[in-house]
Amino acid sequence: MIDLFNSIEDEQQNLLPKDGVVWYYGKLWNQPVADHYLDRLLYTVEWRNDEAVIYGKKIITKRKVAWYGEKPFEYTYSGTTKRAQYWTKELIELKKIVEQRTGETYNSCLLNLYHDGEEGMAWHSDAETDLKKDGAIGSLSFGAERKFAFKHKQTKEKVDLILEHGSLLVMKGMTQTFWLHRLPPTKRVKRPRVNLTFRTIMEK
Ligand SMILES: O=C(O)CCC(=O)C(=O)O
Ligand SMILES: [Fe+2]
Repeated sequence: MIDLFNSIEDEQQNLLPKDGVVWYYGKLWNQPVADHYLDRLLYTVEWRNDEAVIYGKKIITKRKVAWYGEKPFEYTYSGTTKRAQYWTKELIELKKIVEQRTGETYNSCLLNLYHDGEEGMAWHSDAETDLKKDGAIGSLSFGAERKFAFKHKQTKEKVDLILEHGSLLVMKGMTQTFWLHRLPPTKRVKRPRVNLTFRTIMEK
């Protein structure tokens, strides 16, 4: 029987075969609008180099990061603690759009600026204790198209896709428990990319 009442959710196809839910919504904006957001984000966000402690050694990443939220949340990952800045005008606007499209709410956003394809992010899952367990993560991408990959922690199954300019992806359910994800580096990409991951931080 044809389901005349199928919701947006029914039309979304889960990219993961099991143990989590990842939906790719594709581009939310046309090129001029997406270009505008990219410019505004590059210009208005307080970008700084990220610090991480790897095997007890402090390293400074080439990739730049920023962290915003509705309160000055403290967030610890990779051995360093950061405090969120209050939302900018653009981030409030984008948060509302992501909330509407994904049907979830978020109270903070981690932003990454990859200057070119040689900057990426290694395999990880976003399951720090400060984050709401199995909370949805809404991910907006602007700028250079990049490959994004998932790997199942036990079976090592892989799934990958291309994140387009002005596109939205959501990771939810058990995704962070069972799957790793990464942004592989590539020599082919010469242009910058900005990624925003909207998240829910649990208050202490
Ligand atoms: O740049 C991306 O698309 C992913 C970033 C990411 O995984 C993270 O910030 O945790
Ligand atoms: Fe992540």
